[in-house]
Amino acid sequence: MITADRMAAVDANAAALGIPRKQLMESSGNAVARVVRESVDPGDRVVLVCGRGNNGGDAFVAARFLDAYDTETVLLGHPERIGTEIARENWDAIQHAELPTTVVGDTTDIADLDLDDVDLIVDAMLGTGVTGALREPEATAARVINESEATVVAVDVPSGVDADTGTSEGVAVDADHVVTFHDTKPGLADLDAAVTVAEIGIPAAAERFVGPGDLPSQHRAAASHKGDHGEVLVIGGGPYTGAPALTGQAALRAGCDLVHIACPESVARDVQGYSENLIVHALDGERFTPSVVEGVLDRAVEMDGVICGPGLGDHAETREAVSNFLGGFEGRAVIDADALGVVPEVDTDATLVCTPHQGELQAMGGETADDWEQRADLVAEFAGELGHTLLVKGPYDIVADGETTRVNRTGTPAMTVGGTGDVLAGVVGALLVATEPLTAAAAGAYLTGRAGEAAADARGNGLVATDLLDRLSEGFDNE
Ligand SMILES: NC(=O)C1=CN([C@@H]2O[C@H](COP(=O)(O)OP(=O)(O)OC[C@H]3O[C@@H](n4cnc5c(N)ncnc54)[C@H](O)[C@@H]3O)[C@@H](O)[C@H]2O)[C@@H](O)CC1
Ligand SMILES: [K+]
Repeated sequence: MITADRMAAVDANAAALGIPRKQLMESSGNAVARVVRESVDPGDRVVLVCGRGNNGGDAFVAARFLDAYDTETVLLGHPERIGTEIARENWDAIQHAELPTTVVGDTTDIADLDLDDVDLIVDAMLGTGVTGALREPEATAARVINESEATVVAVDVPSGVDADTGTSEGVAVDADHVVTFHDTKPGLADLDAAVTVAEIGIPAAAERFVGPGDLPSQHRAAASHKGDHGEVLVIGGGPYTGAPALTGQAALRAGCDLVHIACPESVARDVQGYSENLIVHALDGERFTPSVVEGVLDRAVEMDGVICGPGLGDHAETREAVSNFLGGFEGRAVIDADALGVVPEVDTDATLVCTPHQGELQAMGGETADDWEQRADLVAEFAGELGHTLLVKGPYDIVADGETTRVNRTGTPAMTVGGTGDVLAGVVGALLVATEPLTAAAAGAYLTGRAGEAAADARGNGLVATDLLDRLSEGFDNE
């Protein structure tokens, strides 16, 4: 079962793997034609009623696979208004091939469509791109289709039906058979129609490996205000100063509006000195201790998210402070470095994304394996036991929440240099503001790896963590 949003992500990931959408459309059209051939006899009359999106594009392809039938491809609306390049190319192809086509411009023409002696209608008006009730001329076309005696085969989803919910806000096509692609859609479960799920050549890798389709949209409303895109708090520093500064800057580079750093006063000036973009709050003492937790909690509840761990060190008092903090915190947090060891023992209502490397994972009580597929299974199981999302770093990063597992392949061995983990924690923290934990972790690993690859192109094995900061935006380019 796959939702429309996830399908779009998988489709983008397939394109990044070198399987362009036009190729998928060819397979989709072929699959539709196969069901048509199974349903009616050669020579029978088949009318394909097509919209101007990719759902229609699938049917333009199908028409080419139906030479043995008396076909007519009906386009609703003007060819100039075909909305996608690949649908347009397939429309042009059937024109050049001189297959029978009809363009119906308005509602009257559609009402006049003679479907009396038609044996099968392919409904390719709208698929997953539908929003709201069918507009004209599609609404009238749906009524005409529903009045016909012909067998109706719907492409992907009956037009007018929401693929995620199965509901329709107005008239919808009443299909006898639905040919849907790659995986079934939640909205098809309760329909009174046969459903065929057609493989269209999307490899499992497009689902399993993180790709550009998993990245959050970069669109922002023009009327956005400061803080709309996230305000996060980094709890870190003490024995180390650079780590929380790297994390905070990475969160900013990943799109966060405001980043606060709560760090011991002994290092506050140093941390501020790294970047004027950070808002630094000094905590009493030389390390994070239970006595300052209440104040930090008060600040944390005002934030969209927290990143806890970078540079905190592993003093017993600091561990106790982390434990107290997590015990009282109910929001979303990324947990990294020395804070990780506290997670298995703590009782918390917070939603956590833990970012251990394999050694830290084992220290938490998890298991690892050399083979990445085996490792993925072990991490998934441990995430389920823990009740939190895990991002286990390695040549293949494993992201799991116990239900879903994703694997990230971006990155380079040059990233073994210190500080890259702090960058990753910041990126995931920024994404966690607006995205679900699993997606934030997956996309964060992908983006940080891409930044590392770009930095290594320029610096080779001499790359340092700060190089990644400058490259983070490059990962958002959906190549
Ligand atoms: N990976 C994928 O997602 C694949 C998708 N494919 C096909 O692509 C389809 C999705 O294509 P698109 O995203 O182009 O979307 P659709 O073709 O479903 O619909 C987009 C068009 O519908 C119009 N529209 C939206 N709501 C409307 C309404 N209420 N009344 C009238 N018109 C309305 C839009 O203006 C746009 O022109 C899938 O359903 C499937 O058939 C396949 O080609 C293969 C792979
Ligand atoms: K359809």
